[in-house]
This record gives sequence, C-alpha cells and structure tokens, in this order.
Amino acid sequence: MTKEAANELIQKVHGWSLVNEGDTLKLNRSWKVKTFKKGLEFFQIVADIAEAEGHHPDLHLVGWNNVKIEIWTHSVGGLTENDFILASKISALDSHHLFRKASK
Ligand SMILES: C[C@H](O)[C@H](O)[C@H]1CNC2=NC(N)=NC(=O)C2=N1
Repeated sequence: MTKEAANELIQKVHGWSLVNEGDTLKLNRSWKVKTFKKGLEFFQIVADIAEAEGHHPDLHLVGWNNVKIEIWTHSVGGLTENDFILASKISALDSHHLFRKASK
C-alpha cells in the first residue's frame, strides 16, 4: 500500500508507529518487559497469534528487557492490510502483567 494509505490506517492501531527502513514501510512498536523470561512469554503469545493469522512479525528482545516488534509483508516489500490486522491483535492482548508500567 502507499504511504498515504498507511498514514490513514496507522491511526487505528494504538501505540504503533510507521517507519521507513531502507525504503520499506514497516509497523513498529516497543515495550519494556519486567524480566527477560516475560519477554519470551510475550513472544510465545504473539507467536500463537501469528500462526493463527499465517502472518509473522519480526521479534526483537535486546538488552534483556527491550522488546520491539516490526511487522511488514516480505512478499511485497512493504505494508498490506494483514500487517495492520496483526498489529491490532497484538495490541488487544491482555499482557500488561508482562510489561513495566512506564512502557504501557
Ligand atoms: C506461505 C506463507 O503464507 C508466506 O510465506 C507468509 C508467511 N508469513 C508472512 N508474514 C509476513 N509478515 N510477511 C510475509 O510475507 C509472510 N508470508
């Protein structure tokens, strides 16, 4: 989709940002987790959604408690509606117990 279309849809997925990485549009969101293992727990829940959707995010767990998820569609080298659907399903998770308070 175009940058214009993405700019419209991004407003509907709370907490996510639109980034342009090497000319590829991606969705991006970060959290701070309480512990390293809670980060992995979060990834497991996200993995279950990804498998159910047949759409898979890039998962990063860096510096023990910084989780970043990027979503884009590799096959088109940019964003599709599926990326926004996956992002909103991740945001709808009840996973507050895994995160540090400040990072929401
Ligand atoms: C065959 C299979 O459905 C495809 O390879 C899917 C799997 N999950 C995917 N996930 C994402 N994010 N982008 C893709 O292009 C993609 N392709």
